[in-house]
Amino acid sequence: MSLNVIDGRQLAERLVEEMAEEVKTRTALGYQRPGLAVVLVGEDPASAIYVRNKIRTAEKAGLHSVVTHLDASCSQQALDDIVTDLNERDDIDGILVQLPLPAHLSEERIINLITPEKDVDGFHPMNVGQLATGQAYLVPCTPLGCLEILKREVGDLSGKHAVVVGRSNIVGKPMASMLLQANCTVTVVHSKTVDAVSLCKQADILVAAVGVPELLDSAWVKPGAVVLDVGINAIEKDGKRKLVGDVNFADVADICKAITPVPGGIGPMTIACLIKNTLVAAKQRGVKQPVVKAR
Ligand SMILES: NC(=O)C1=CN([C@@H]2O[C@H](COP(=O)(O)OP(=O)(O)OC[C@H]3O[C@@H](n4cnc5c(N)ncnc54)[C@H](OP(=O)(O)O)[C@@H]3O)[C@@H](O)[C@H]2O)C=CC1
Ligand SMILES: Nc1nc(=O)c2c([nH]1)NC[C@@H]1CN(c3ccc(C(=O)N[C@@H](CCC(=O)O)C(=O)O)cc3)C=[N+]21
Ligand SMILES: [Mg+2]
Repeated sequence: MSLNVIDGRQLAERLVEEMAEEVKTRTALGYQRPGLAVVLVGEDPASAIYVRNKIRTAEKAGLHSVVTHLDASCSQQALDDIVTDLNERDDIDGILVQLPLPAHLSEERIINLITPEKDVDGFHPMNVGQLATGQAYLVPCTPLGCLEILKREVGDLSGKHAVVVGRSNIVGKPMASMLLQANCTVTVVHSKTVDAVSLCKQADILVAAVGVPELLDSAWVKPGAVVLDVGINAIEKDGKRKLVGDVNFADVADICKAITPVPGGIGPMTIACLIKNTLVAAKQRGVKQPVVKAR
């Protein structure tokens, strides 16, 4: 079978270019430039890299961006105050608080505090509920990036058996919701699942979001399946730091129809979808507040 390695980096770049055009058109019409705020707490190096990538991509798309960097020891009140201020700011359409937060801060509290209108992560229970009931507004970026790839690789998803490995609130659960909405038959596999391998082996579409380096090998994959590898795991190999997914790429590549690599697969698509969500939020808010351009 001829292998199709899905180039998430290239696809993401194309999407960002398209969105940059859209931003240009909107600002020319006198709408405010879409604004994205990213809040980073602490010094986790991986988080710092992701935040830098997000801001760089936002700027490529012509967005206005604001980064707030708080000390790892900051109080819940200080973080709450930042989010409350961003909720109220007219120039900000999207708010993302980088997770995980230091242990003394409540993620749940912050997720609930971000106004659902500006919740570009799609983590607020209001947006989760809207996705679950088929009224999606802002949905989580990683599964949205996966769906974008599937639309291109598979086309009509109706009747396909999709197996999602992982049930986190940020990837697995919303992914299952979106696939169900797209008329897939969905199986969700997690750490308590009995015989995960044989369930995965039945998948036409297999999404791995586990956080275990190279857990899924060829025994887990049906010949001809489309495999999306969400995992981002830093490992040591031959004394060097290396990123690998949740799928053993070399082993699975021979039998699947298409696969996303790590890096260069779902990661860049996640960031492109963050920009997309910021545009969705800006349009929703912009209806109410177009800025009249001075002549
Ligand atoms: N590319 C991107 O943009 C993003 C990548 N990621 C990456 O994706 C991966 C998953 O992230 P996230 O969802 O946050 O992870 P979590 O740790 O929150 O969730 C992992 C899930 O996998 C399940 N699981 C763990 N071990 C097994 C196993 N052996 N067999 C079956 N299921 C198992 C867990 O089950 P249980 O619920 O029973 O504990 C849980 O539901 C990570 O590598 C992360 O770095 C995450 C977000 C974005
Ligand atoms: N509020 C919040 N929203 C998130 O969406 C969120 C988060 N917190 N916390 C962490 C996870 C992880 N995540 C990634 C995004 C892009 C890449 C990415 O671009 N990866 C590159 C490689 C980057 C590298 O070299 O390290 C790639 O796969 O090609 C990875 C991971 C978003 N997350
Ligand atoms: Mg998690």
